[in-house]
Amino acid sequence: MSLTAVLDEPGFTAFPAPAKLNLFLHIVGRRADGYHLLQSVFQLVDVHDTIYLRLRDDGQVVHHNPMSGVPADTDLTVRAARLLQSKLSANHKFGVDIRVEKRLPMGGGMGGGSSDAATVLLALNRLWNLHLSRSDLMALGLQLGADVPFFIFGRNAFVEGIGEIMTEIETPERLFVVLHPQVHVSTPEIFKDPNLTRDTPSIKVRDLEGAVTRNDLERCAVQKYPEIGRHLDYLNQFAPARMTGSGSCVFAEIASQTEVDAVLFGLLESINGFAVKTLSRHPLYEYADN
Ligand SMILES: C[C@](O)(CO)[C@H](O)COP(=O)(O)OP(=O)(O)OC[C@H]1O[C@@H](n2ccc(N)nc2=O)[C@H](O)[C@@H]1O
Ligand SMILES: Nc1ncnc2c1ncn2[C@@H]1O[C@H](COP(=O)(O)OP(=O)(O)OP(=O)(O)O)[C@@H](O)[C@H]1O
Repeated sequence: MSLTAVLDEPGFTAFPAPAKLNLFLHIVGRRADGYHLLQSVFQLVDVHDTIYLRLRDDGQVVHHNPMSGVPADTDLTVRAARLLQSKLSANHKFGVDIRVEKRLPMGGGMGGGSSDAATVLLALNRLWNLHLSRSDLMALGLQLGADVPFFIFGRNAFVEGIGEIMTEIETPERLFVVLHPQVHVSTPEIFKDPNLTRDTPSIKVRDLEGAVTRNDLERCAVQKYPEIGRHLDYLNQFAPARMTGSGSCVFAEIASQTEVDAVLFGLLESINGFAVKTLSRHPLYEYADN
């Protein structure tokens, strides 16, 4: 079915699922269960997937356009809806039809799947009249992925722990160019790399300004996927470039819209890029009770 048909189908409501950039990402330790302790600034940006939801009254969760390689039952949107159903009474009738308009690069380090899941939790919290608190939704979200709690938190944040400890921070309005190397990075593979350094000294949120930062995952990702290095080199011609999350996307702050346009206009044919602007809040911020 074409996207136009999807949008024309009655009864669906659209909910945005924005992306994030990790402005830096330090690995400061490792837990006994293998998960890594990190410190990072997570920045919401204005590119997004769109999740279309339509209520059902038969208790079923149905994904209408699963992506190739991601069976419906494993899609994070379906898993999020089913997880939320576990908070309903045993004989509930709440179900939902789901369609996903995917725009965010998968395996791109921009949190696409996590944000899709967070949007489903936020939207259904309201549509199913659950009124769960933000912190309850964040705890549920952590069961789906380390980045999900951030999107439910809904503000730019200094993030610690494995991704569940958040301190709101003010970040300036900025423009970035993001390049998307055509490689799919496996997050577990990068975290497992024996060459990964896991001992970057912790910093305090009050020392963020002026701190020297980097993405500790970048070196391993570039070693495994040289295309990421090529994209970093390309973007470094214009401004200091860095990888987001476990890759593959790389980004650089560009001073003005005119310069952004110039960078994108001049892109090599073999390089995919797009512009993003910072967001100060998640568009569905009000959907969780504080
Ligand atoms: C690197 C980041 O993208 C930063 O935003 C995230 O922390 C990764 O979040 P994510 O893609 O939602 O990852 P998850 O699905 O939770 O975890 C994938 C795998 O990455 C590793 N992992 C993830 C997060 C973390 N703090 N330590 C880890 O070691 C684990 O092997 C885990 O099995
Ligand atoms: N709705 C979804 N959207 C994208 N990926 C999904 C979804 N549901 C499940 N997945 C699986 O999750 C994997 C990671 O997807 P995602 O796009 O979130 O990666 P990412 O941007 O690298 O995330 P992060 O920044 O959190 O590491 C995909 O390769 C896919 O197998």
